[in-house]
Amino acid sequence: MDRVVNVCDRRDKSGSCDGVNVNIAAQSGSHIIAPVLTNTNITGNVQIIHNAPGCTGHHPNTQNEKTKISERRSVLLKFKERIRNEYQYVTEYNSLPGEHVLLSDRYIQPQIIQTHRDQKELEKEISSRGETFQQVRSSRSSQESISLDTLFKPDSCGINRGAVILQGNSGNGKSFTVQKMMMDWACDLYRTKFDVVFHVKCKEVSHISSGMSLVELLSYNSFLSSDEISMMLQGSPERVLFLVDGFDELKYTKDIDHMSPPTDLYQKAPPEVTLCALLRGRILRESFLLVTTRSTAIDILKNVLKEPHSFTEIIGFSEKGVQEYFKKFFHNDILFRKGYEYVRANETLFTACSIPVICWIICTVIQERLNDCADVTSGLETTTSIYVDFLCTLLEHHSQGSGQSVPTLVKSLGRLAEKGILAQQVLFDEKTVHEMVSDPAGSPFLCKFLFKKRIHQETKFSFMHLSFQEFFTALYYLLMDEHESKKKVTEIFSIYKEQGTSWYAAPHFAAVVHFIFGLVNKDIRLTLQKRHEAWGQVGK
Ligand SMILES: Nc1ncnc2c1ncn2[C@@H]1O[C@H](COP(=O)(O)OP(=O)(O)OP(=O)(O)O)[C@@H](O)[C@H]1O
Repeated sequence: MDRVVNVCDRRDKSGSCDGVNVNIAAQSGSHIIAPVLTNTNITGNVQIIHNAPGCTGHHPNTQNEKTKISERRSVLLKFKERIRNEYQYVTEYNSLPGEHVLLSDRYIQPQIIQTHRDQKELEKEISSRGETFQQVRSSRSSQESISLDTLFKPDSCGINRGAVILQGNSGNGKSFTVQKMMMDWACDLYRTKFDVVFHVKCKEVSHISSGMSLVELLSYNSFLSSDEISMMLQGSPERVLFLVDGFDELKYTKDIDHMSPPTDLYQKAPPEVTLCALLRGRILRESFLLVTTRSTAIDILKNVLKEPHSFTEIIGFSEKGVQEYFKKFFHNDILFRKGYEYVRANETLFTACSIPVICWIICTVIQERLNDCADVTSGLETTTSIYVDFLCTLLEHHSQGSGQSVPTLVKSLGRLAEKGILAQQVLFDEKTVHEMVSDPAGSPFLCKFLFKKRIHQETKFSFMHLSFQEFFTALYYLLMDEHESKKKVTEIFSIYKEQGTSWYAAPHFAAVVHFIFGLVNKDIRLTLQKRHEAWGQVGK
């Protein structure tokens, strides 16, 4: 309830007021301190309204207001400085304790597009390599690729979208993009649009077990107290941006829809419910949201996120982006040329380089080899070893642990991959995928697509690229016992013989055979065995 205090300057004997009569009103939860009025010439009724949010009669020049503004400003400055200190560095997967790299020494602008692909376009992109792949990519992104500072510009109809989805496959750079945006804001790059930007990691939210208000959630693992967060949110909500990273990692269940959501900044609820209240616009409706997700959670997110929202997709690096990445990474023109030319000449690796995490793996491996004065170009085995490194990196750093063992997961993905190779198919229907893979949404290797089919939507899955489908098929054969494995490979040779083609004339199968040869390499087998004890059986 609001409180009103009457301050009378002069009272008559009966105790009633005449002369100056001051009303001070404050909203519930705030304090009223009566001002000392001395030597005033005020006549009639003077009403002083406490400057609480939502109150009318707001007078920006009161001392109280000025103090608040300056407190808020200093909290903001402190926050920005802390963000700059922390976000300027990246810890890499192989960083030793205390080792960091500057974000500016790694970050390359990825391609971000605003349209959904149709089925034909997608099939073409997934199955092409080398020059053809680059052509397909550049024809898509040339007119559309957008930069980070334009994500919230009004669309062509002038509609301001309060929320933006940033979809992307695992390792394509969603978290990196969020880190860059936080850093840009802390360096005052979004000054004209946003006063405050908050970073919410869904993975962290999923690990909180107690109920939390939005203010508490934002202060969790940040450098600010709930009071400081609250102070920053007292300004204009339309100048606040939330970067919500990894929606796919949020423990979202249907029950959340049936729980009553918090309606203000301070009401506690299970953390997922509080976050969804923000996403749905139940709290701070006017604020802006950027939500990143893998494609596997897109159908849930589109129903949770407030409208109107827009869709964008991060599709990794362009050809030029890959080149820039190599240049930045090596810092040395000779090393850059050696590394880049090697990758450029390998169609499979060059195609895979559009995935930023693959660029990092390749450059790290090449640098190690160059440092050891080893041959960078030991062909086949290097291509397979990069794919093995990619597999291990995603399993170790980008996997939510769906509860199944690594061999079980790899086998199920391998069976699916093989089915597609035999049928020359890169898109899989939902039913097949659910029959073969126990938790497709939890696997970082699968992508999900929604297509319009007449009056319905159709869901399909794929591997990130055909080359990963081929790689998983090869792994599948090597995970079988020797007898089974030989039988499988002989069967496939005979299928191709029946069709009057030799295996090397069938490109999908040829790539599978290349990966098999690569995987039986002793060093690669040892790598797999070392990194995952459970993988001891690979390539026996
Ligand atoms: N824009 C970029 N510039 C340079 N390197 C990048 C960029 N984006 C990603 N990377 C590299 O790829 C790695 C993986 O990126 P990131 O963690 O952002 O992927 P993600 O899309 O968030 O994956 P996931 O969905 O599995 O969480 C980074 O650690 C970094 O090495």
